[in-house]
Amino acid sequence: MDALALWQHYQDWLYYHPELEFYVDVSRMGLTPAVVQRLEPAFERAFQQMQELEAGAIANPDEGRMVGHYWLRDADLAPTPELRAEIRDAIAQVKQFSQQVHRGAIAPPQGGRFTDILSIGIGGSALGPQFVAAALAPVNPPLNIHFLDNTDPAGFERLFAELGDRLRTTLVIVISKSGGTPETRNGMLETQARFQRAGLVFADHAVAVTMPGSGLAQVAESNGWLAIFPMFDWVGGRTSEFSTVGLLPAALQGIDIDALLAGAKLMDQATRVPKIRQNPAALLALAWYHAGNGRGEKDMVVLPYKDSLLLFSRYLQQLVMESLGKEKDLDGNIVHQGIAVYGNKGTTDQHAYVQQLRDGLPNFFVTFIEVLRDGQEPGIDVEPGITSGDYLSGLLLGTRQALYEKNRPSLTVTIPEVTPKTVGALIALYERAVGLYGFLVNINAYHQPGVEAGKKAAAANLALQRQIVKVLEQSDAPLDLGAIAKAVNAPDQLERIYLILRHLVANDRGIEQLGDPAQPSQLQFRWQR
Ligand SMILES: O=P(O)(O)OC[C@H]1O[C@](O)(CO)[C@@H](O)[C@@H]1O
Repeated sequence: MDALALWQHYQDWLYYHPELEFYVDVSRMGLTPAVVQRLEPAFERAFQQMQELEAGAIANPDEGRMVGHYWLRDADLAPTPELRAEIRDAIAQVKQFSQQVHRGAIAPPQGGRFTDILSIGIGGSALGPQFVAAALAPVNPPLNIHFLDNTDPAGFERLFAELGDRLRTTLVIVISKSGGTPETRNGMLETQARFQRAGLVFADHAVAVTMPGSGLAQVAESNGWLAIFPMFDWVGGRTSEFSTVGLLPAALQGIDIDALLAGAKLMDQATRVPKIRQNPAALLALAWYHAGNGRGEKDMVVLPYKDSLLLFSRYLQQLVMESLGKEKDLDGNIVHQGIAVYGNKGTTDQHAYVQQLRDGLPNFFVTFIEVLRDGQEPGIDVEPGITSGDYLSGLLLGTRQALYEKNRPSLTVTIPEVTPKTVGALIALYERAVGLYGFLVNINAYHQPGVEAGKKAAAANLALQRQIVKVLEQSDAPLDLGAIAKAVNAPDQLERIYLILRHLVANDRGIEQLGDPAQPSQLQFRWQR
């Protein structure tokens, strides 16, 4: 296409939302009216299914659950008066609690005000709050947020060293929908232990965000924590940013949660329009489908050209991959669906892997996230008539063009500024696009059966570890791997046993290793008495 034809094509495909000043440009995705026509029946079904989902259908059949994240930003849409009240009450509780913390009415028992938040959670109970904090927290927030989203002892040590004395004025939010995620439980126990060591009462600093009745809710209740915020059965972890999971940390940091919700609500209205070319989420789903032949054959590389949006790609990784990465479709056929997502930020990534994007494997499409407003201050000229912001914009346009010249598809989402409203809209846009795509390829986008396999295997390894330690404790002589394997009734599990032992040895857990580490099968292990 020559430049003028391309300009016309750009305008033909451009989506613009006037109130949000939000653009979606899919003109570089190789779409044609014929593609739209071919997929129209599938989209009609998807729009219908989405309508049913929003009306309260059991859209997550395996788990027998409704999928209600759209109600969180427009409670009027929830199917029953009880649900509507629950949503409004939860938002009111978040606001009231945050205001009390800001005023000092809820304060650390030793005096002063809470200065820091320690948010403990993983996956959907961390990624949204992390993204929103990085994107929107003011430079001097009323409370500084920190995250524990792993069970890594070195990570715990580092964070508590950073907090130092401020542990006294730290408010701990333990976030877990299920209330039973081991990594989060570990983070909570490690934190509790640090409080104890510092002579502080953990319960006076702790709040829980979880489903009523969960294990975490019981711990919080029985120990008299400061507060418990409800998480709902009908909100999935990866779509929980607008529930108490995301709203509580945001409100505590002074982020305008009403604006966040309003942006999402406006985007929801726009993405309910049952016409592909007038619906920005449908346009995204269409572009993804077309790029990857409806089979995820192309990866989604997400490049926000704005430092504060760095975590958007990580946030989308869970939203897209946990939702769409499925072995079976809704009819039980093996389909191995999914779209791989990665990316950090532009222009930085241009000095890292964009080389491969332009010249290497053509197995991706790029999503540029463009922010029109450069910053709050007028920029200086870094060259005559050119600011740093002009560079950022120029590099985005240049990369888009360079990719197009090499037949590498890209789409561009443009927002005017990074504000609570536009971030709310961005999240809502992708939630809907993922939902529509899920319907297009006929999968359940709201469960995550694959995650369970790793969890089960981990639990089995920990049980095996206990057995290994017992065997060594009871043996006077050093044992080789074969003898240990026999004693724990796992004669063929030599590799697993070896790997478990290697970790224990490295951590001074009372086990000594004898022999040459380069020859694992010759090693012997003994309990250090
Ligand atoms: O909020 P929870 O229940 O602790 O779950 C955390 C995360 O774990 C997962 O279930 C995956 O194991 C995610 O879907 C979820 O966001």
